[in-house]
Amino acid sequence: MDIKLQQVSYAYSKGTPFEKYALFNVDLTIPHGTYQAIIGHTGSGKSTILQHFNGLLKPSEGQVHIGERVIVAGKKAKELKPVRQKVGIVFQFPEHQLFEETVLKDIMFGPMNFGVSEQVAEARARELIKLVGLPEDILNKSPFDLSGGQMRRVAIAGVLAMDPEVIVLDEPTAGLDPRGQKEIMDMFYNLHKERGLTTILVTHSMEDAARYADQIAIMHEGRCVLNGTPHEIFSDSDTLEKYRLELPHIVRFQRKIEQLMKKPLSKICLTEEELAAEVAHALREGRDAK
Ligand SMILES: Nc1ncnc2c1ncn2[C@@H]1O[C@H](COP(=O)(O)OP(=O)(O)OP(=O)(O)O)[C@@H](O)[C@H]1O
Repeated sequence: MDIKLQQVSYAYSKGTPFEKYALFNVDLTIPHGTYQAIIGHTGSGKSTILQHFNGLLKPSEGQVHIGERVIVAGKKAKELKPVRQKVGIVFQFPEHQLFEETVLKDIMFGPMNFGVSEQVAEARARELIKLVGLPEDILNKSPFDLSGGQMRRVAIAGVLAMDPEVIVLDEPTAGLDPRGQKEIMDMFYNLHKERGLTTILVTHSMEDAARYADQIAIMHEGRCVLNGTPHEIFSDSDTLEKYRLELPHIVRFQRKIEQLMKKPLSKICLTEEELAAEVAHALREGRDAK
């Protein structure tokens, strides 16, 4: 299921004295199965664009294509129900939306609300609780007796229980410790790889964008100013500087090595393995030239 934004503009409080445009003519295509990161400074329009991916917001102008469906201004909420099922959003602090008496009921709530049988919903909950790294016996506990990290995982299982084709992540690891952050990000990456789940990550973290994404879009003052592979994006230092975006740690480290070696490596490296291989190659070349 491809997602395509065509000339999307969005105004909050449109037609009132408080009208405020937050998106301007955004064009963005996310092909099925892509891991797309969206980065940008505070106020650049990331949360606003995110809510267009499942019809929570409808464009003021332009069109949003979600698979076969087209969302335009004035589309009725009822028509958007199938889209909401296919596109799951993990909001920041999703644990704030837990409300059932037990973890099991909470995970089953979404799918049952969309007509999935109790038996299938329970089977999904039992599978997903393991996938998010929690023991099965936690299903009988109250979500409110869990730690913050455990609650986050339960909430994520609840979104996955809808069996979405696309998952949208809004800074999904905010407030977790570094280990928990990595575990959750790796879990989403594995889901993307193993199940071909289209994944859209909205983040401030250049590290996560560099490490996980196939494509990175840069938002700036409501416009999508660049979209490309991590190698393309992080090679374009002029654009990054123009929008005051930092390079990921690994690229900054590469720049230091290049200064010491007094020559650039042949490409931007986004993993330690890539960097080690490039440095070894450059050293070999240097030796051969002598
Ligand atoms: N409910 C609203 N009413 C009016 N203006 C809004 C509303 N929500 C956001 N905005 C404005 O729209 C613009 C884009 O906001 P948005 O929240 O999409 O940015 P963001 O990139 O997600 O920021 P952050 O990284 O801080 O979450 C900002 O200027 C913001 O003030």
